[in-house]
Amino acid sequence: MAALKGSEIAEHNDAKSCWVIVHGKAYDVTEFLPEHPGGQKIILKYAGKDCTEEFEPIHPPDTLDKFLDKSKHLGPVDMGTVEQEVKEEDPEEAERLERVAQKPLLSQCYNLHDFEAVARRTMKKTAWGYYSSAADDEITMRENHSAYHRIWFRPRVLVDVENVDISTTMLGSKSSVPFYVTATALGKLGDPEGEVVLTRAAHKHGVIQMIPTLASCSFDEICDTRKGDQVQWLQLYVNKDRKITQRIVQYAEERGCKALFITVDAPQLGRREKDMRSKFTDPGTNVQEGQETDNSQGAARAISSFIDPSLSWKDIPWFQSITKMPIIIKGVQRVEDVVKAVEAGCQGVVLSNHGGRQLEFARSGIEILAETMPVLRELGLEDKIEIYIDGGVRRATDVLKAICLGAKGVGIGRPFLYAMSAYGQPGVERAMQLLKDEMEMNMRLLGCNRIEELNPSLLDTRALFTHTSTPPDQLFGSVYESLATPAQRPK
Ligand SMILES: Cc1cc2c(cc1C)[n+](S(=O)(=O)[O-])c1c(=O)[nH]c(=O)nc-1n2C[C@H](O)[C@H](O)[C@H](O)COP(=O)(O)O
Repeated sequence: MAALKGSEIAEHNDAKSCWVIVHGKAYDVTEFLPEHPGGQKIILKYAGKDCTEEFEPIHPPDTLDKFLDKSKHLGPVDMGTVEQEVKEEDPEEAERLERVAQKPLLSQCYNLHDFEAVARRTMKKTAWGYYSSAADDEITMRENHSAYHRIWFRPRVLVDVENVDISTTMLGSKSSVPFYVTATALGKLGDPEGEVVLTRAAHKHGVIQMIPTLASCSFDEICDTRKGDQVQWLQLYVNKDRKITQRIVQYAEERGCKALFITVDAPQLGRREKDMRSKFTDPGTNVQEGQETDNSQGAARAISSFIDPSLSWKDIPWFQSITKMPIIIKGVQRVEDVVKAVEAGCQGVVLSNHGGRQLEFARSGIEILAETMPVLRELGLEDKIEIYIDGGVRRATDVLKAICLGAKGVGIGRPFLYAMSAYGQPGVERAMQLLKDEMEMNMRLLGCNRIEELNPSLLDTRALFTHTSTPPDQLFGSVYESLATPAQRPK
């Protein structure tokens, strides 16, 4: 088949006939337009053109093979005949590239916050917007971190701590550390290779990786990158079409995933305004003239319309009927639901508010953990289920506090994304090493040799439940002008 010319593609440039180019091949997406989860506008912006750059971070490479009928695959394009978009000089992008060139050496990053600082200055606006954003005023996202600062240690002394072992097991799998790489979508927004960067770093450090449903890489790419007995779990957003969900779950088990984490705190993805603000707004639209602007679709909203809001406890037996993998409910936020998970026969829960990206003013994972464990002990259920938490973990002391309170392990999201976005695989590896070094030192200073010794007596949690130090309401504070300020006083 002779390659198509750019001019032929360019003729199909509207909703009546819409062809696009992805990775040097042409596709007729006319009939697909109304089904696109991200809306029609974003595709029509590239009608008749090459959309690879926009397509790449949001869609796994096998998306078109999987979801676009073969009859719409038009074949190769002679890219020499495709008129390249003349990119006007984008001063913002030029400045960003300047900051990338001047970023600190990786060896100058001493903690996870350092990676965030570099990522914030060097990432593309849309990528930073998507990774860093959280719901509404982002109070819960900040509470996730500040809640740890309401817990103090009660270390033991005169304990022989020459030998310290920070390894553990999670869901029956060995792990070199009691933390794991949690599921975070769209890895290629941060690094052109995407989630496989996390896979390789996780292998190097013996850290378990949770593979996100909404990965930029295909599921097979991530599994194929796994080495030796490296452990991977699957994070699942349940599709309204249960046949698709069944296929995903059973294939994941076939590919060697060791556990299924069903995400339940996102029946609808939260309102993440940084993500929405940084998204594509079609320059041609003008809200003033009443034209609707399509930036209601942050990346999150655009990729999540398939998620089934009707999911409920009554679906758990069905999952148990289609897989042998342990089932963990991710996004549990009250002890009553932990007890329900035990009664439903689940092997674990993740106490999580999705990194503050969902319900604003949901409590932090660590506070829910402190509420949960005493109740499980009272009911004699503490050995019936493994408890994980995530959100706001930025230091090994956060991990140790969670383990002392009874968590089996701790999920870490943004820090590894920022390390990857700023420095690629070496960045993620350094982030993991820094955490390991902090873990070992703090275990020694706590007077403990092994993870199993960590227990609630090593903590003072009296302040944990008192929210006197709610994170500052920065947005409100930055715009609110009280009547006390002269400008506001009635004349
Ligand atoms: C930062 C981040 C988190 C996401 C995430 C994407 C990003 C960029 N995405 S999201 O697009 O739908 O929101 C997922 C996801 O795919 N599935 C999921 O279960 N949790 C998702 N989470 C939540 C994540 O699994 C952890 O709960 C959260 O990241 C923990 O907080 P920290 O980032 O502070 O570690």
